[in-house]
Amino acid sequence: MERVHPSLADLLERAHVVALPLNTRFRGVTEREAVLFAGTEAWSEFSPFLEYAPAEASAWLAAAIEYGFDASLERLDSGTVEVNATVPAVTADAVPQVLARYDGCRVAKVKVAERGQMLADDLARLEAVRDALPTARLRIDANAGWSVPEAVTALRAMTAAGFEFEYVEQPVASVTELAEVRRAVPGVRIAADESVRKAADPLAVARAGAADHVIVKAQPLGGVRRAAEVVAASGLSATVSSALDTSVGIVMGAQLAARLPQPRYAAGLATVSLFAADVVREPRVAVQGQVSLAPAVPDAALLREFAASDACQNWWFERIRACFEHLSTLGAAYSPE
Ligand SMILES: O=C(O)CCC(=O)c1ccccc1C(=O)O
Ligand SMILES: [Mg+2]
Repeated sequence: MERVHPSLADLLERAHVVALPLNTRFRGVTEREAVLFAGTEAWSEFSPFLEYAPAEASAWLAAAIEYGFDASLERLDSGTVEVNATVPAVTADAVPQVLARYDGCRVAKVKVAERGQMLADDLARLEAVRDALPTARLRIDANAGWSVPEAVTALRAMTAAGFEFEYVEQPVASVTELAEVRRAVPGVRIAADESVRKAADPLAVARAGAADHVIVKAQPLGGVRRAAEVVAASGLSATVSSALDTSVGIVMGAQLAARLPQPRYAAGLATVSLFAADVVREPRVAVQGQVSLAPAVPDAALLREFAASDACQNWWFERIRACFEHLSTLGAAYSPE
């Protein structure tokens, strides 16, 4: 089939660059920049983190092109998917107010191993989550913040404190280290996130038997189809997550989640609750623990209100250009079958 490609000029003409305030510091930032494309098929989002070079960010552009412009991609326009509450590495006393923003979530993912914090901070945060949601299932995400010995010590301490996790997301950085942690703490399921979405080969971690579970995100994996293919080829159970997306990116993720086989793991798609503003009138936050699959259509007044500065827009337009160039050099690699 023909490659589904808007021209670069078309993309830039349809692009809206926004800078949205967060209500909780996340990944070290308090403002999130994103590009929304008014695609021919759907609104789509391009929001790679600022530090990513074109080689990495271009997969995120491929995802935005697929979702916005590919008429052969199936999109459900109703229904919901279950989501998890995401608890950033806040102090324990702030946990109740963070959790209060997630309506009806029965699964909580808690960030741990934040730089500058201690194991005691993680344990206190977990206790606070358990106090607030005694029946919730728990996961933790270390974002590769531990060494192997630190991970083993922390996981043993958490187990001793009575915590059981659905899985532990990216406790350490490399595939080899994940395998070591997995061997050292049998009974604790290990999930790969960065080892899937930032790896040259997203399946290497599964092939190495270094994880029990994979985290997949539509943008970094080059789109909904490709991310679903990664899950199928991994042979592992999977959770769909996001990257602090606006409601537009969240719906793209929800479409991926809805494609995965049952039983499904609650998706990391409730993070719009961490935003103080969004591009749609009814932000896709969790409602009774679910997020809607209905198309997310930005509001023109909100796009204007939160439009990024001219300098910031120019920076993103240059970035789109660089990523578009990069995709062109890859040829058909990102085009649909
Ligand atoms: O999975 C979730 O609950 C929310 C998304 C999330 O944690 C995240 C958001 C931005 C960047 C990285 C991550 C991550 O999963 O590591
Ligand atoms: Mg993660």
